[in-house]
Order: sequence, then C-alpha cells, then structure tokens
Amino acid sequence: MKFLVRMDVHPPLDMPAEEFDKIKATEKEYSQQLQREGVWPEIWRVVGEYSNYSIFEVRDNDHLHEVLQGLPLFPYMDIEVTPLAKHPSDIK
Ligand SMILES: O=C(O)C[C@H]1C=CC(=O)O1
Repeated sequence: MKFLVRMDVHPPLDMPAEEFDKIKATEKEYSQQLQREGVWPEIWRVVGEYSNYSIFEVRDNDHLHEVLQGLPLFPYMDIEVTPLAKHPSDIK
C-alpha cells in the first residue's frame, strides 16, 4: 500500500541543540535504512519549511503506524497521512 505522508518538525525550544542534533542523526540513519529497504522510496523537503513530503510503501495501516511511531523525531512532529490509490489515467 502506498501513502503520501507530510511531516512537520517542531524542535522543542527547551532542548539543548546538541541533544536535538543527536536525535536528528539517529533519524537520518533510520530514514536511510528504510529507503534502502524500499519502505520509504521518496522524501522531499518542502521549500522554506522544516517539513517533508514522503512516499511510503508498506504492507498495511499497522505497518505504516509502526514505521512512523519508530521515527526518532516522532515526539516532535505533526504527521498527516494520505492513502493513495492508482489513478485511472496512469499509463504505468
Ligand atoms: O528532516 C525532516 O524532514 C524530518 C526527518 C525525516 C527524515 C529525516 O532524516 O528527518
């Protein structure tokens, strides 16, 4: 199943920058591992915002929830999920 996911990151104001940088580094490893596995095939930065649009390829809703809840930045994000279906005009 394919999902479009928007993540808006809200860094906590009371956390030292070095601590948040460590969480970001862990997030990057987690994200890149999922990209290598094909679970997170696309990630795009939203211009001018600390946000991304991503495509996820997962087994089902529970799998997506598990992946999103595992994000090290999960506690500092608003996440919007849009399920995608094949468009009837798509020629692929
Ligand atoms: O920077 C972001 O958009 C948040 C998050 C998503 C992947 C990653 O490495 O960080």
